Amino acid sequence: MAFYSRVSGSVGMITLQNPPVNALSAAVRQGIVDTMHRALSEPEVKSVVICGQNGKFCGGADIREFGAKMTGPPLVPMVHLIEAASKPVVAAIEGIALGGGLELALSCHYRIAHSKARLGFPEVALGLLPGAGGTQRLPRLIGVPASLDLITTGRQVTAAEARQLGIVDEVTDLNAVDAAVKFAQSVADKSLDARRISTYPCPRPPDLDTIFERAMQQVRRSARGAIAPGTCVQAVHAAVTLPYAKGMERERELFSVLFNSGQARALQYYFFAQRAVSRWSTASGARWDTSKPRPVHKAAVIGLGTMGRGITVSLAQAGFSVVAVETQEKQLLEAKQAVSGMLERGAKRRGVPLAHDKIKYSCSVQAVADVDLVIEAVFEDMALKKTIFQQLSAICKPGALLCTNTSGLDIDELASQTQSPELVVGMHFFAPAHVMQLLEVVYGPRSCPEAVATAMQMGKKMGKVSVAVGNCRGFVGNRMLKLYLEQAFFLLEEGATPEQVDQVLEEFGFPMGVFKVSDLSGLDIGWKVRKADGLVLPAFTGTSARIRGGSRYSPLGDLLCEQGRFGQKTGKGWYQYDKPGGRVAKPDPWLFGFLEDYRAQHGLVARRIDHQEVLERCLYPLINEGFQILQDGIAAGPEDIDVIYVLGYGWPRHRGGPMFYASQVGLDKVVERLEHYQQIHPDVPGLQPCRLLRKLAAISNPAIHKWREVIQKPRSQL
Ligand SMILES: CCCCCCCCCCCCC/C=C/C(=O)SCCNC(=O)CCNC(=O)[C@H](O)C(C)(C)COP(=O)(O)OP(=O)(O)OC[C@H]1O[C@@H](n2cnc3c(N)ncnc32)[C@H](O)[C@@H]1OP(=O)(O)O
Repeated sequence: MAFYSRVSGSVGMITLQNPPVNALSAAVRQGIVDTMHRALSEPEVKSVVICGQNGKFCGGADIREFGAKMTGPPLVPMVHLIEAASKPVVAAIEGIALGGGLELALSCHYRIAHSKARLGFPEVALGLLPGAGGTQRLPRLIGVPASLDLITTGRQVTAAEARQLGIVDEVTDLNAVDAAVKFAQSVADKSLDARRISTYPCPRPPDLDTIFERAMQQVRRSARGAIAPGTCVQAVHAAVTLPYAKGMERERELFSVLFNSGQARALQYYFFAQRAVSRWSTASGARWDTSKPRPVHKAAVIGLGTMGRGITVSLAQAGFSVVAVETQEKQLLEAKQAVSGMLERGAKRRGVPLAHDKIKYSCSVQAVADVDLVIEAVFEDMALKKTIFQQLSAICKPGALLCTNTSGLDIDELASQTQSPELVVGMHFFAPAHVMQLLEVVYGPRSCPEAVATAMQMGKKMGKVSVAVGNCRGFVGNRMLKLYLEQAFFLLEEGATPEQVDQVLEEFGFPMGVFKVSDLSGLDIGWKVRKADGLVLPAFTGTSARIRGGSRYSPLGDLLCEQGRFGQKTGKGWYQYDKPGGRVAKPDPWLFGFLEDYRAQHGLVARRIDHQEVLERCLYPLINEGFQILQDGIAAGPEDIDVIYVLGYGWPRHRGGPMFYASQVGLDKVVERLEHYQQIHPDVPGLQPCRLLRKLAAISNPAIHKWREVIQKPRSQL
C-alpha cells in the first residue's frame, strides 16, 4: 500500500509501503493513485513528495505478480497521472530506484537522491524491458547512447553517476526525504511546463544509425540468444523515431512480446531460484533457519595453486584474515606475487582499498593452529588430502571447521581422518575462484548443521551464491557434467565432429561448446581422474575396448591425452591453436583423420547426426541425472541444480537451468526421447529415465514449484 501524510503544512507526502523493497504491487499502485488524487484535491497542498518506507524508494514492479492475473491500476496510467499533476511532484530516492521504481521517479517532476542510492533498469535480466515509459522517457532525459547502455545491460548506477547523466537533480548525504520536502517547498510555485519528460524532444545525434547498429551488434554478441536486449534496442529506437504517444504504443507492443515469452518465464524463475537456495535444507532435516553459523575471523588456505590463490583473494577481499600455506618456498613466493597482482587488479577495478595486509604467508602447516576455518585446496588426490586432514585435525584448535575444495571426492572419507568429523564440509569453488560466483557447500553424512551454516555464510560474505548439496561422487555439478561429456564422446564415435557438437550447444546458448571448454580447462584433468578410477586401459581393439563395468565407454579423450594433446595449454586438443596457450580454436584435419581411423579400428560406421539428436543426447542424460540427484536427496530442490548450472557451467540463464528447461520441454517428452535413444543404443549409459523423472512425467508434468511435494521424502516414497 501507500500511505499519505502532510508535512510542513503544504507538502503532501506519499510513502510506499511494501517490504522488503516496496515493489509496486496492485495495492501499492492503488495506494499511489488514491493518495495522488487526495494530494491534488487538497487546496493547502502545494507540492508532493513520493518516498519509500525503510530507506528504500522502490524495487520496481512486483515480480511475483507477473505469473498471475494482473489486478489493480496499471502502471502506465499511474505514471501519466503523476507526470500530468498540476502540483510539483518530487521523488525522494533512498536505497534503490529500480525498474518500475525508476519509471515512477522519472514521471515525477524532480528527483532528489541520497548519495548511497542505486538506480537502474534491471528488467533485461528478467527478460523484459522498462515497460512503463522507461524506454521513452530515459532517452529524452539523458540521450540515446547512455540510455542504450543502461537499458540493454541492466547496469545500476550510483547517485553520483545518475547526477552526472542528468537522471537526478540533486544528491544529498543527509536525509533525502527531508531534502526532498525542502526542495518541494522551494519549487511549489514554479511552472511545470519544462519538467514533464514525456514532452521533451528526443535528442537525435548525427550518427544515430551507427549508434543503433553498434548497439544491436553488441547485444547480439553478448546476448547468446536472449531476446530481451535486442528488443530493448528496438524500444529505444522508437523513442527517437516516433512521437511520445506512438513510442509508448510501440513500447507496449514490444513489452507484451517479451512478457509472454518463455525466456521471461525462465529468467523470472531464475531470479527467485537464486534467492531460494539461501534457504537451504539437508537430507537429514537441518535447515537454514534453525542452524546457527559459527563466528569466523581468521581462515587458512592450504595449497596455493590456481584454486588456492583465488580462494585466498576471495577471503581477503571479504575482510577475513588469511593464513596462506604452501610447503615449498619457491611456490610460496610465486603464489604471493600472483595473489598480490590479483588483489591489486581487484582493488583498482572495484575502487576498494588493497587487502594485502590481511594475508600471512607460511611454509608451515603449523601456522594454521589458531584459525577458525581451513580450506584445503591441494591436488585432487585422495591420499594427499587424507594426510592433510590428519595433520589439520591434530594442529587446529578445537571447534575449527575443516573444509575441502575437492571437486568431487568423498567428504566423508576425509572427515573420517579427523577427530571431529562433524566439522568437515566441502567448499567447492569454481575456477577462477575469485571471479566465479558459485560455491557448492557439500555436507557429508556426519557434517553438523552449524558447519553447513558457517560455510554457507562464508560463501555469502565472499560474494558467492552458495548452494548446499549432499555428498556423492562429483556432487551436483560434476556428477551431471559426466553424463554430458560422455554423450559428447559417443556422438564423435558415431559420426559427429567436435565443431558440430559445439555449434549446437553454442546455438542453445552455452558460451562455449563442450569440446572448447575441455580444451580450455585441460584434457589431462579428466584423464588423471579416469586413470585413478581405473578406466584408462592399455590400447587394444575389439568391442571390450569400449566397455567398462558392463557399459559403453569412449576412450577418445584418453587417446588424445596419450598423444600429448591436453588442449589450449599444449596448442592441440579437440581443436588446434596457433601456439601453446593460444585461444582461438580451429578445426584440426589431424583429428578428422584420427576419428576416421578410430572408427575403422572399432568397426564403427559414421552416420549423419542431426542438430536435434546432438542437443537431446547431450542435455537429456544430464537432466536425467539431475532427477536422479533429486531422487537421492543430494539436492533439496530443482532450484539448487539450476543455480549450480547457470552460475558454474554456463547454462544460458534465459533457459532457466536444466531442470526448468526440462519442465518447459515437458517431462513426458524428455522421458520419451530418452527411451527412444535407449532403444537405439541399449549399451549407452545414462539414457534410462530415472524413477523420479518417470513419476513426475506420469502425474502430468506438475509445475516446477510443485516438484518438491513429490520429492519430499526421497528414499521412503520412491
Ligand atoms: C499480457 C501482456 C501484458 C502487456 C503489458 C502491458 C504493459 C504493462 C506495463 C507493466 C510495465 C512494468 C515495467 C516494470 C517492470 C519492472 O519493474 S520489473 C522489476 C524490476 N526490478 C528488479 O528487477 C529488481 C529486482 N530486485 C533486486 O535486484 C534486488 O532484490 C534488490 C532490490 C536490489 C535488493 O537486493 P537484496 O537486498 O540483496 O535483497 P534480495 O534478497 O535480492 O531481495 C529481498 C527480497 O525481495 C524480493 N524482491 C526483490 N525485488 C522484488 C520485486 N521487484 N518484486 C518482488 N519481490 C522482489 C526478493 O525476491 C527477496 O525475497 P525472497 O525471494 O523471498 O528472498
